[in-house]
Amino acid sequence: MGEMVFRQVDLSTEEVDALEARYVPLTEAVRELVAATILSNADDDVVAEALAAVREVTAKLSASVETDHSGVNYNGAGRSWNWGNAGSGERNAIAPPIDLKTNPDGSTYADLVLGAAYEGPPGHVHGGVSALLLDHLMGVTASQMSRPTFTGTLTLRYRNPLPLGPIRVEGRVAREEGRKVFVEASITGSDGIALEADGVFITPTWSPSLEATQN
Ligand SMILES: CCCCCCCCCCCC(=O)SCCNC(=O)CCNC(=O)[C@H](O)C(C)(C)COP(=O)(O)OP(=O)(O)OC[C@H]1O[C@@H](n2cnc3c(N)ncnc32)[C@H](O)[C@@H]1OP(=O)(O)O
Repeated sequence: MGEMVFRQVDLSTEEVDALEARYVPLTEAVRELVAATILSNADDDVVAEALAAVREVTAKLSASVETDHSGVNYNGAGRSWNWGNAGSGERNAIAPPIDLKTNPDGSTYADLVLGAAYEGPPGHVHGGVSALLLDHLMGVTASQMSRPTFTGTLTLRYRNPLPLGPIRVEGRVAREEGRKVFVEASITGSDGIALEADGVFITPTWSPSLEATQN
């Protein structure tokens, strides 16, 4: 198996929150840039100007890049952050803008709006994006944020097309058997229920390796 390291980083929760606050507005602006890139009808000169400006700002940001992935990090207070996560990374403009909430009974939900960057069928959400959202929300639901759970099997039923726009994703643990956690979930859009899913999430026998770093 490839190396899988959860990294303990020597940053206070306040420092982590401050870093997040610094980059989240940038992430949101990049999401708007992605949508504008898809939808723009600008002239050649405007597009050329945008290309030069984006390249310039990317070079400035890249000057301080030290690794090729952000990883899963945590601090001594148990605050964890996974800024590059493809399903939810706070600093990942490609990730859907999901803000997952947990109910007192452990069930979860997220309300979000999917725009032009998530299109598959005309005006509707790409099936792989729905699968990404469900995999992520169901994985977090299984883990209860207290144990690692990996997707073993994910079964999706695409019952109706899901229009772009506001959607709700919901999940709950149906039952557990040993290391297996069975999760059920759904996605509802403006036309009603679009997807139903069930999945088996498994706590591995090995513990993720925890690595302490100076930072
Ligand atoms: C801390 C903060 C956290 C924070 C956590 C945040 C969570 C975010 C989650 C994101 C979700 C992801 O994308 S995770 C990434 C995508 N998934 C992966 O990469 C997983 C790759 N697969 C694996 O690593 C492995 O196959 C595992 C861990 C899934 C299973 O391996 P294993 O543990 O060796 O399994 P094994 O002993 O053979 O079987 C144990 C039991 O599970 C069953 N089983 C085994 N594999 C499967 C399977 N694929 N689907 C169904 N059932 C299975 C067996 O029949 C058996 O049942 P019985 O005989 O006992 O009845």
